[in-house]
Amino acid sequence: MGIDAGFDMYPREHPKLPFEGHKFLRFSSKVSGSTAADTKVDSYIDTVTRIAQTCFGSRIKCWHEGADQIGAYDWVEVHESLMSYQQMNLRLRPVLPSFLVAPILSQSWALRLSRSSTSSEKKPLLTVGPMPPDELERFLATKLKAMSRESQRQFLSLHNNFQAKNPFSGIFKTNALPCGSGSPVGSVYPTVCLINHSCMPNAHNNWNSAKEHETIHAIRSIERGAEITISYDHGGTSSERQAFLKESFGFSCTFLDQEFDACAGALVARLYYDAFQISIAHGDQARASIFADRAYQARVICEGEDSPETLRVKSLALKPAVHSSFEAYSRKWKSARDSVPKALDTVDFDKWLFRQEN
Ligand SMILES: C[S@@+](CC[C@H](N)C(=O)[O-])C[C@H]1O[C@@H](n2cnc3c(N)ncnc32)[C@H](O)[C@@H]1O
Repeated sequence: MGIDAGFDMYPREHPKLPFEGHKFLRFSSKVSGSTAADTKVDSYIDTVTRIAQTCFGSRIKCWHEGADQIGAYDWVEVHESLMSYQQMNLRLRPVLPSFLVAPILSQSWALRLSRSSTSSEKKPLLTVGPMPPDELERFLATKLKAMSRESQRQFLSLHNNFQAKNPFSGIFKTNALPCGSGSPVGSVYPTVCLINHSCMPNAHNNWNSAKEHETIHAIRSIERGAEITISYDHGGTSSERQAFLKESFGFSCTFLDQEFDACAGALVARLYYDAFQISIAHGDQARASIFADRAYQARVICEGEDSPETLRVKSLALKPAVHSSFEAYSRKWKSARDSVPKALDTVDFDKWLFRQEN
């Protein structure tokens, strides 16, 4: 047994305390008993109380059971408040319209489709530019403080691979997606950040620079209830991808370890765009317009009709000669855009397209 002493923070709202500060109700300890005598906890409580009084003035209510003083709260309230901190660590299952959030491993969620939908887009919870690691934690704490309770809850319920000492930076590093390929600026989203990686994904994520948010597009049909997956890596062989995932995200992919197949829409778009660039650099507008159109078709699936990159490739299909590389290497394949052969079957058309005529 033993008696307790300490102080309560009263009333509950403490404007100077950081995030979730309203849950901090009581600082206390047993001040009698053998352990208390050994640790001299009394004087420790005195010191912390003086510091708290300097910062919070009359909000500090001291109490000491030995002097028949009781605090501003009863122990039930104090324990309930403590539990609500602990529940944060237990990661509440997020509730998101159109989606089921299902457990995959202990403390790990997956996003499943609950209603028919071909795309999803969400504004970021927060966006952070490049900064030294020691500044990141403070910066995130300030940002979180300014956010609504609901947004704070959404951020704190995201996965954290770096549990140790910097909780906010850990969540950020586990979840942030770059705002554009290779961008040092990253954003965190309540929905998109629940999507797991697969080496054979059924959806594709893309930063839409015009709308300034991430989009998710299904790249093949996803049945209701099925998990939505994207690829966190940028291709390469299976072992290269696994090494990248381990290094950057701290896990080995537990999904199908199959090589990309025809579903890899983003790679197809890139491939056709490369072919466009080669054609246009040698003045071949006819083939360039076909390659740009195919890159456009693949981008629509991965990024949507309104993605700036989709729109750019679409306009290049109509006017390939406006590209800055037009005839940059040679004019040896020079052709007009309207010289695309019309009466060929698919096999012969592809032979023409890939210059396999002979
Ligand atoms: C952005 S979160 C994805 C959602 C996460 N599962 C959750 O519970 O919130 C990224 C983390 O999920 C886990 N994860 C994602 N894809 C995975 C996979 N294919 N295999 C194992 N763990 C995966 C990893 O811990 C990874 O760092």
